Amino acid sequence: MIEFRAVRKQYPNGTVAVDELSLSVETGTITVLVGPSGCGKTTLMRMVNRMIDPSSGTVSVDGTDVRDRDPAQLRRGIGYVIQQAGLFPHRTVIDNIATVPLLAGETRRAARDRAGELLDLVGLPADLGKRYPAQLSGGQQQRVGVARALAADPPVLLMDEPFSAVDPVVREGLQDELLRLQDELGKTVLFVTHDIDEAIKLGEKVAVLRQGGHLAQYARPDDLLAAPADDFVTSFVGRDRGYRRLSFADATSLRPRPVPTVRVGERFPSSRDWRLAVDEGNRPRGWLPPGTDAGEALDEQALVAGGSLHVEHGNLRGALDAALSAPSGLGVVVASDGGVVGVVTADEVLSLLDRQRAAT
Ligand SMILES: Nc1ncnc2c1ncn2[C@@H]1O[C@H](COP(=O)(O)OP(=O)(O)OP(=O)(O)O)[C@@H](O)[C@H]1O
Repeated sequence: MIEFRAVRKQYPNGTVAVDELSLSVETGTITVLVGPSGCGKTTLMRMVNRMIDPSSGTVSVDGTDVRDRDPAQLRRGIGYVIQQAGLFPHRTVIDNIATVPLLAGETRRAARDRAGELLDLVGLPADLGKRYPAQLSGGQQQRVGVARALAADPPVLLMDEPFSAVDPVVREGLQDELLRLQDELGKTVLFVTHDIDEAIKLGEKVAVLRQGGHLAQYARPDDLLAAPADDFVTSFVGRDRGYRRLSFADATSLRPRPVPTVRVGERFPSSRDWRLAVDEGNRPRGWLPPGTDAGEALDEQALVAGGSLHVEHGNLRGALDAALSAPSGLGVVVASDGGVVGVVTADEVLSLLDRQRAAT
């Protein structure tokens, strides 16, 4: 567990970056520090590995005050990932990752083998290992940064805006990858971001900080959306929080119903209902509008593009979005292999939500 107790940091120029802040980060969870620029997130995080010492108060890791630890030894147990990955430009990817195991006294061979395993763990192909950082995309560099931080198998990982320099699509992929890794590794992760959506997606708990290094609220993301502590948190959490909160509502008891389907490339009768077009693997291809004249073989040209797909047993946000974005008003539910399970309407999703609310 990482524990901040009445921590205060005043820089020599008088700036109070963190003010009497207390917070516990549970072992094996991702905790996110979020807040506007300059609210003290980085200062707070750097106190954990003693890059910054508090002016007063204590920071402890697993019960020991970090000031009683030798900084070099302390940092061996704490991985650190920063924006732009911070890789050594003149070392290959493999050598970048192998740096820490080498420093820890492993043989060159063992360190490189470990680096190879880590490349695989963060989802990069082995042949990228020979390249230099400048020969990788931003997202790949960031993965290497994560691999390097994991190289010494530290129980604690500090991540300071690690994904903010990449485009939104790559960023989403990196976030998913981090959640997958965390399922496997169960590290104690402290993650800094100024993006509330990233915080809500990644954090088991989220600490919202405001100017002057004050803790505005420390809560589970669902509770942050449901009950922001004050006006600052409400405005920081932003719009659509009721809708976004649906991400935390369980959709396992949603019962999709059957939908008439037509197969692309096969003959089809006319009908007054919307029909879902599927391919040979029963995967959705689009919707056939009511009243389309019966034809010889269904051509994809006749289809209207479908809405988003809801993967079975996901959350109610995905289910509602599938229904709202479908031209037929019928949200398509698919299994994990992409095959159609059935459809749900927005009404059905909202009724389930009402039943869940009544049951709590
Ligand atoms: N070495 C320093 N000397 C003086 N003031 C500093 C120093 N480092 C940070 N500060 C100030 O302390 C405050 C908190 O800075 P910090 O970097 O911790 O914030 P942050 O929330 O991480 O910001 P950002 O999101 O912009 O990275 C800011 O007002 C900053 O200007």
